[in-house]
Amino acid sequence: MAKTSLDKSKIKILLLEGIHQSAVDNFLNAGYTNIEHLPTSLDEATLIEKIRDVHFIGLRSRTQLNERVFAAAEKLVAVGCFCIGTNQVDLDAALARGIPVFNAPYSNTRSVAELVLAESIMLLRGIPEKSASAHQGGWMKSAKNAHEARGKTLGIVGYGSIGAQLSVLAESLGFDVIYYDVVTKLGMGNARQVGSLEELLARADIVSLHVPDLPSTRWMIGEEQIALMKPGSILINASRGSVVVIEALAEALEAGRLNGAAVDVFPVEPKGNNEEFVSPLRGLPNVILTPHIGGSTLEAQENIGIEVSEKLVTYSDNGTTITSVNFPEVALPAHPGKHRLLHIHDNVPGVMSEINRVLSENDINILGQYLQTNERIGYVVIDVNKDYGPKALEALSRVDHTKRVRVLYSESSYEG
Ligand SMILES: NC(=O)C1=CN([C@@H]2O[C@H](COP(=O)(O)OP(=O)(O)OC[C@H]3O[C@@H](n4cnc5c(N)ncnc54)[C@H](O)[C@@H]3O)[C@@H](O)[C@H]2O)C=CC1
Ligand SMILES: O=C(O)C(=O)COP(=O)(O)O
Repeated sequence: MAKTSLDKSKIKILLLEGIHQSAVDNFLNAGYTNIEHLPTSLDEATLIEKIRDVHFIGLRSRTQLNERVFAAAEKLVAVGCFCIGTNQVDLDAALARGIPVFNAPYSNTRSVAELVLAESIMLLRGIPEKSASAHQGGWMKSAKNAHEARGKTLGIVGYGSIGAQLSVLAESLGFDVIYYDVVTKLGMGNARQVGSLEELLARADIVSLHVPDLPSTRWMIGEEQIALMKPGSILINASRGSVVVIEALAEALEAGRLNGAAVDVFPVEPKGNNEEFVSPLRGLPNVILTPHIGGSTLEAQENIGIEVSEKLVTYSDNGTTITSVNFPEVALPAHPGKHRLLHIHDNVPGVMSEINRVLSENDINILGQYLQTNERIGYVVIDVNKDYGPKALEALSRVDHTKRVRVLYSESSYEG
């Protein structure tokens, strides 16, 4: 075995933000025992210190993995976002270092859709205000501004995994569903796509946002867009805090232009449960404010823990990158009895021939070779007939445009 190989017990895994125990169990079952499991995110300075000797990091929506953190993460092999959104990770910085990033694209979608549906009904009935009043000893028995969901129009912005699931649940309750998406999509049930955001805003009684954080979605709902919404309508945002200009929403609610709102995500969110939540929406009637818990159900978190830890284990053991959000996707068979080499490089001509030259000069025979590229990097997995030793490995690391070389042995041990 080459000197550079690392025993699984030496592979350090850092899990932040209270990732579900199912992930820890999965890592342990796969032989990875060096796990630090923390309940919160870390501030940048602490994270930079901690990440220096970490091989795999797991996080949720709060931890910011920016260029400065990646620059310190010399040993980092892969990132697991135990959530859907990956906007908290600088994907380019990861790619530049040959680090794949994984997420859980489906496991919490149902939880978000259920919450939005429940909030829709609560807001149509003015429940937040009536409940708050009753807690203070009040009695707001009235049908004023209270409506059934049946026959109301729900407008979904972003008809992806969550939007489409919400559409099905909402129709079963009697909502008419329309949606706007930049991609043409087949509607579920009787839901109909509309041609523009403006049309959706003008027609919907409830507008619910389900777009990712992208340059094109940043502040896409501001004063101008809110002005297009029907008087007395409702806005729900459980996507990202960057999608809505929160001051414009607060003004519209204060002016009575909108009848209510439910907001789960904010431009600035507290870093932990002990920090005060500050928002212009605080104290407004018929507004449901939740602390970014759209995906926070035990069911979703358990499934996410399993899903993302499996992806990290499979990448570590096998080199498979299927479903990575930034990396060329390679699905690989197991490699019993063979030595496996992973080479990540800039996608420029000539690298493959150089790799093969090094192998041939070291009398190493190739048993299987799998190459995938994207615009920026090439990822090649090579099964070879024998242990190549530090000399060949060294030569491979020196091939021009190499970002990273890893070795997986047939017994699944590893080189970082
Ligand atoms: N509140 C919470 O706890 C949670 C929030 N989320 C957020 O919800 C977002 C959506 O999740 P999924 O439905 O799973 O994502 P998805 O990627 O399946 O769907 C997003 C949809 O938005 C569309 N889209 C993109 N740009 C658009 C634009 N400018 N205008 C209209 N449509 C546009 C896409 O074409 C796609 O159909 C996530 O990216 C995440 O930020 C996700 C889970 C939990
Ligand atoms: O899945 C997502 O994108 C979410 O926003 C949920 O984030 P969380 O894991 O609850 O911090």
